[in-house]
Amino acid sequence: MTPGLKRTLSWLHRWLSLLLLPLFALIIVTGAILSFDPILDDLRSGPAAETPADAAALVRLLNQVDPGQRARSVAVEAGDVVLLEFRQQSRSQFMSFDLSTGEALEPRGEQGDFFNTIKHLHKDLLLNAAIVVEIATYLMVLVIIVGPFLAWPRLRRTLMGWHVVGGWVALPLVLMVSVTGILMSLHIGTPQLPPLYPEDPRMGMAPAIETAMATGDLSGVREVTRVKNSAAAVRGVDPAGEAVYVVSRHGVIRQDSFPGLVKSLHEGTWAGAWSGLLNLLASVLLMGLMGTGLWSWARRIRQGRRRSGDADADILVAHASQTGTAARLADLTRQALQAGGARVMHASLAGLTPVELKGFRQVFLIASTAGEGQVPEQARSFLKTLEGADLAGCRFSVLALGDRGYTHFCRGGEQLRAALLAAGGQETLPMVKVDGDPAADWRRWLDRVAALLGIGLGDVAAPRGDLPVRLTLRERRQLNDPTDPDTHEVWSLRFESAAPLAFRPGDLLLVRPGAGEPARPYSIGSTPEDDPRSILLTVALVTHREADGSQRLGKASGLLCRQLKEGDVLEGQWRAHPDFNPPEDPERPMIMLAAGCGIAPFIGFIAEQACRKSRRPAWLIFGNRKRAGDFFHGEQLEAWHRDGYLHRLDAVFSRDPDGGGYVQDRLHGTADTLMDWVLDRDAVIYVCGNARTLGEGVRTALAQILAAREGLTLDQAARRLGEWEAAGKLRMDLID
Ligand SMILES: Cc1cc2nc3c(=O)[nH]c(=O)nc-3n(C[C@H](O)[C@H](O)[C@H](O)COP(=O)(O)O)c2cc1C
Repeated sequence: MTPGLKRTLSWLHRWLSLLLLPLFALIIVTGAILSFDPILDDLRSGPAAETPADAAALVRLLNQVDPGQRARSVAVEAGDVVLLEFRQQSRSQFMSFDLSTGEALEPRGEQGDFFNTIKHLHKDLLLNAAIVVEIATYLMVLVIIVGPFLAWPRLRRTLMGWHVVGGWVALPLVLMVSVTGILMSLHIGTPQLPPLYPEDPRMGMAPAIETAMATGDLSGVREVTRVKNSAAAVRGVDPAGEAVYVVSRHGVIRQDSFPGLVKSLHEGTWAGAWSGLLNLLASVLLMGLMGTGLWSWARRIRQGRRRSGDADADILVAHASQTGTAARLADLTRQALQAGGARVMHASLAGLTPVELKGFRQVFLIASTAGEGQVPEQARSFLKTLEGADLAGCRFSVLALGDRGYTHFCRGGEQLRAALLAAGGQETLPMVKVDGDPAADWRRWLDRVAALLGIGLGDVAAPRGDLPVRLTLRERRQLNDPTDPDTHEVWSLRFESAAPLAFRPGDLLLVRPGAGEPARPYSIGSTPEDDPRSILLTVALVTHREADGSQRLGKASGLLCRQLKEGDVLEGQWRAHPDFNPPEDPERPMIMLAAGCGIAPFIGFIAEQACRKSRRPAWLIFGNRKRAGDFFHGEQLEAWHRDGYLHRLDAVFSRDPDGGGYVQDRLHGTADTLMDWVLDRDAVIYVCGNARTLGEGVRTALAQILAAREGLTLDQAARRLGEWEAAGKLRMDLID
């Protein structure tokens, strides 16, 4: 099936079910109630007679016990018992008689008008709107038929897994009840009737039998039912065998069997209580399918919509952050403005489209700079969509975070500001550029923001800055095979802190190689739950080739990997990075995607699992070049996997024959399981590694997989990824 067709089918399946949900639910629930009718009927009736009753004797009995010919149906049961149904107003009464003596037996109870009302609700919504039910049934059949084209049934213990398998298993049954419903509305497969006129009087049971005896030599009768008031169907035997006579005042039609299969299939009357139960099961399955479908749809929408603040906000504080500082300041800004009485929303640029900005009276943007003067990774697609956007009338101002140690000071904020101006945005406060620790500049900027909005600020919480830490190098171990020139030089460093630290795995250690040099962040791969003084880093040695061909080492990585000796002291800073810590919810599954030294934070994530003896589902896909040369922390990872702290471990190596290629290849290879984790189990995806290779590769692969699974275009899927990023469901810590 082409992706386009699948997308259309998926769209139809989802939106038809959602739009018509109340109508579908009404039809299905009333159908479920009606399926009790044949079940109760079966309980009320005795066993059917083996041999039919003598027709003449039955006529005599009927004339005797029902001289007014009011009975609506007659059934012959074993032991010469005859069951008659009388209808008074809308209540049915059941009475039984002995055929040979004419004696009245135990009455069989009553049935109120409940089923009748439900039947009308089911057929025409009690509004004579049969056509609405008819159209809804067509669309329901369409939704049911489309379902199996969207996914193969595979046993998965997830909501969507049940929905898909349930849909396949239930298919014959639910098609039976819905298609027969349509056939009935089209009068296909329903009994052929002799001529009838509306003014004809009611057809009595005894005259109907007598007519059948006279025209066809009917000798035995099994049952008689009134059809459309002025006709009756008499089932019994004549010299040619089993027969049904449909009798009206204007003619008789003889049939070998009652062609009411469609009706009896729909009503579940073809095998008494059992067929009624089957119909009930079909209704329950349909309700289950609607429930699971609706629930998982709602959950997916929720997953993408986590923004904090007021729903009716007219002020937006947006952030573009690489290591979390801008995100934290933006949240503090929201809190401060809300405390001042403003209605404020805080969101990441990753989950916003340019047009959304126009919906706010004021937009405040806090943006950092990453790489060599770039906007943070999470804001790149926003920046791209700003080209050509029309933001006329959008009022904004920018707080740019940066570090003068870099060549392109605050270039990220500058780029966003320029693009907003080019799109027609109107700057309401001049951009403020921050060098290093932003706390003081942010506080001053906040005062200007409050003045612009005309609100007063109460106590404003001070942002938590980076904390100085004094570390002693205790151990340094090379992780790659130094004899293999195909591998990058990567080291594992264990530091001991002078004081215990309450960090989390995934937090950052900022290392400043010299005065006036910008600090470089390294992910912390240990957990204080193991040892609150121990800080583990995984560091790749960066090398630059100079114009003259000589090699220069990266300053910070050179310091860590080469210059520092065991026992040396390093003065660093610890930066909390809550966006890249393990999920708060201890049950929430996590998927970790790492290439090369991107494994750094995840060593700490899994160590935390092991310390807590947590069985939270955790899945690591690690990619590098050669298993023998650069499977960093391989033995440790395999041990954790064996012990169950790492639920699944996939290691792929691009330069090994049959090594599995790259991380993104493995994503494609396990697309179904991946989407089960992400969509149905609400797993968080963490990505750590190089921005250009791993970051872009994973982003593309996820968009393709999501598009195929959900029937989206690639653009829509990319936007969904943006929403996930904004909601903290997709978290990227990438190095340019
Ligand atoms: C890898 C890296 C690259 C950076 N590149 C620049 C840069 O080119 N220009 C600049 O002014 N600041 C640069 N910075 C500094 C950050 O913009 C600054 O530390 C900011 O406060 C970080 O905010 P964030 O945590 O929200 O990303 C860089 C920081 C890092 C870690």
